[in-house]
Amino acid sequence: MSFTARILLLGSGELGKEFAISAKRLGAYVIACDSYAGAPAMQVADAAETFPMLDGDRLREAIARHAPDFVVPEVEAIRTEILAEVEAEGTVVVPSARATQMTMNRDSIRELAAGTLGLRTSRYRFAESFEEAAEAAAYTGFPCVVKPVMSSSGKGQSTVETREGLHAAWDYAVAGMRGDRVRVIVEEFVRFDYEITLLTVRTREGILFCPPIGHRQERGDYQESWQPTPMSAAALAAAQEMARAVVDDLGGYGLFGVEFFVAGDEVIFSELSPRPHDTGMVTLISQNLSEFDLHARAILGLPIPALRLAHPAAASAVILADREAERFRYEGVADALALGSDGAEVDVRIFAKPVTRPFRRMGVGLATAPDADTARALARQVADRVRIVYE
Ligand SMILES: Nc1ncnc2c1ncn2[C@@H]1O[C@H](COP(=O)(O)OP(=O)(O)OP(=O)(O)O)[C@@H](O)[C@H]1O
Ligand SMILES: NCC(=O)N[C@@H]1O[C@H](COP(=O)([O-])[O-])[C@@H](O)[C@H]1O
Ligand SMILES: [Mg+2]
Repeated sequence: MSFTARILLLGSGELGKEFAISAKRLGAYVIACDSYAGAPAMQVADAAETFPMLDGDRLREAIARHAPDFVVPEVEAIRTEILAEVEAEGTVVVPSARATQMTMNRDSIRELAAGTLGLRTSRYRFAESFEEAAEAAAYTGFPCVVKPVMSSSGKGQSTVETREGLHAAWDYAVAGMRGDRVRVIVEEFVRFDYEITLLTVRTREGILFCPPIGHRQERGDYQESWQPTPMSAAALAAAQEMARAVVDDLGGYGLFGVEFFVAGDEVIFSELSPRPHDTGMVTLISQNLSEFDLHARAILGLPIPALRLAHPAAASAVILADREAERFRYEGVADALALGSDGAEVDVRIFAKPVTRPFRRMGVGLATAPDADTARALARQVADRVRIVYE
C-alpha cells in the first residue's frame, strides 16, 4: 500500500477539509463523504462519496467497499449504530463509536456529564411535547434555552424570556431538529462571564490541553474566537479536570472540543464535540500544530511535540452568506490579505461550498497580534474585506 492509512471521513465541511489536508500531509488516503456533491473536503480528498449518512444501509455499504483503517466522523448526523457494528468487527471509529453515539444527541451526553460523572451543568429537563416543555421551563425558570436534542450550530435553538414565548420556541425547535425524534432540552439560561472551548487531545501517551479558546456566539452559532483567553488558574484547572473526566469516559484517540461557561471561578460544562471544533479554527494560525494536525496525529498514533502558541494572541472571524444562491463569487481576498503587517499576520480560509444560505459559514478570516483585542479586530476586518458577490 502506498499510503500510511485509509481514512473514511463522514462529513466533508470546512472542518473535514482542513482535517483531510492534515491527514494527507501525513500520507493518508482520504475518502470524503457527505450528503451533497462538491463539499469542501471532497475538493482535497482522494475520493468522494455522496449519500445520506443517516441511511444505515448506504453507510454500511460505503464502509465495506472502502475497507478503511479509520472511520472519522465530522458531523453528528450519522447512523451511529452502524459505527458500533463496524467497530465490533475491527474497524477503528474515531474517537470511538460510543463517543459518536453519546454526542449525537444532547440527552445522552448531558446525562453522562451531569448524572454519571457528576459535573456541574445548567439545570435542564427534556420534553417531547409542548406540555412537557412548559413543565420543564417551570422547573428551570425563565429565561431558558430550548434546543432540539439533535441539532448543531444553533439550529432550532432559542432563548425564551417568558412563558408566552415558549410556544414559538417549541415550534422553532421542532422545525429545526434533525432526525425523526421530537425531543428538546430545556436548559436554565446561564449568565456566564465568558465561554470557552478547551481543545483536549486524547493520545496513547496521555491527555494534552490546548490553551483555552474564547468565543462569541450569535443565534447559537460562533462569530469569532480567540486564543488564548485569560482565565484564572483555578477555573482553568477545573475545566481541564472536567474535560479529562469526559474524554476518558468516552475513550479512543483524537481531539475533542469541550465547551464550558465560566462565571467567576465557577465552571459549567456545556457540551463537547468528539472531533475538531468550529471555534478551534483559530488554531490554523495560532498554534504550531492546528487542531486538525492534532486530530490526525492522535488518530494515527504519531508523536505530538510540546504545543506552542506561535504568537502572543490570535483570532478567527466568520464570513457568512446572507441569502440562498447558487451563482456567486468572492471578491476582496487580496484586500483582506493586504491587512497583514510585521507582528500581525493575517490569512483566510474560503471553504468553497457550492451554494449559499442565510447565515451559512463560507469562510473565516484569521489574524495574529500582540494582544487578543487587536487580533479580534483584525480578524473581523479580514473577514469583512472578503465579499460574497451574488450574481
Ligand atoms: N444554557 C445556556 N445558557 C446560556 N447560553 C447558552 C446556553 N446554551 C447555549 N447557549 C449559547 O448558545 C451557544 C450554542 O449552544 P450549543 O453549543 O449548545 O449549541 P450547538 O447547536 O451544539 O452549537 P455547536 O454545534 O456550534 O457547538 C453556546 O455556545 C452559548 O453561547
Ligand atoms: N458546529 C458544527 C460545525 O461547525 N460543523 C462544520 O460545519 C459543516 C456543515 O456546514 P454547512 O451547514 O454549511 O453545510 C460541517 O461539515 C462541519 O465542518
Ligand atoms: Mg456548542
